[in-house]
Amino acid sequence: MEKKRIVVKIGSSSLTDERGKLSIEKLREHVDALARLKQDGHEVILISSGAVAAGCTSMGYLSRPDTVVDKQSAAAVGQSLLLQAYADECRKHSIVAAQLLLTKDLYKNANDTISKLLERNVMPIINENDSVSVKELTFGDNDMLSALVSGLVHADFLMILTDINGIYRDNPRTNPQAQKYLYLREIPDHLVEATSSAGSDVGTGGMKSKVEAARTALALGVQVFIGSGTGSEKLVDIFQGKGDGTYIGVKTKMGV
Ligand SMILES: Nc1ncnc2c1ncn2[C@@H]1O[C@H](COP(=O)(O)OP(=O)(O)O)[C@@H](O)[C@H]1O
Ligand SMILES: N[C@@H](CCC(=O)OP(=O)(O)O)C(=O)O
Repeated sequence: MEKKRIVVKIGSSSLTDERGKLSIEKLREHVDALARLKQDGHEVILISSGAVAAGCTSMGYLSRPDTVVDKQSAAAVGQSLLLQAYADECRKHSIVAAQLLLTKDLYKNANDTISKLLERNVMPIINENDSVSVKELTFGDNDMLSALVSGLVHADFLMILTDINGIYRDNPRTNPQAQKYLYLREIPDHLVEATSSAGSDVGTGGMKSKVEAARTALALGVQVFIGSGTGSEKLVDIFQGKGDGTYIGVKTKMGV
């Protein structure tokens, strides 16, 4: 099978339980699926949210805090817990994990490091540097960060995993009749305007930031999938065009 460079973005909503706490079971399942993708010979880069959610309990917060300083402090605690959990699960697959904390201004400097890590078969795990950067936490830019990193490393495919199985014409939480898009060749203006930034209780940016990120990734030559899945085969399935979500980009043999 031809080796591809794949960026996988996992949102907070896909890493937490019903009370908003970091779920090691969910994280384990993601790592099992990432390991399967690597087993097929692909280069895999992970963009993971979840630092704020992971730090809330230790900080004594009962739910996701509202103020930026509270979120930053929770992220400072949670990022190390998150990475520890990833490193533990990766080790079970003999995968070495590396942490990169980026900001919008400095993400371009990461290219050489990411290339070296991939060359050594190490899996880069990227998050925003939440405890010192403010804009990202306010606007939910991990979606956009995943698009920018995908362009930077010339990825073939960006898979955005979330708690909903694709882009709908309207937010299914408020409009259960809304229809899903299975495939979009591009992201038209009206879709960005129509999608809502209302998200889950733990996420930031809702579907709007994902659609905007998808548009950026497409402009940078990267195909995109937005959706969900379960089990260790889910990322391989997404790669093979069998994912439960919306595929975006020009149709090729890979994915869409
Ligand atoms: N048009 C839409 N189609 C699908 N989901 C939507 C739409 N508009 C808003 N959403 C919401 O976006 C949420 C996912 O965004 P978010 O909570 O930020 O997730 P994540 O933590 O994965 O980044 C979904 O739970 C859904 O309620
Ligand atoms: N980067 C932060 C928060 C950003 C955020 O909520 O992102 P997402 O869950 O992808 O909408 C974190 O790790 O908690």
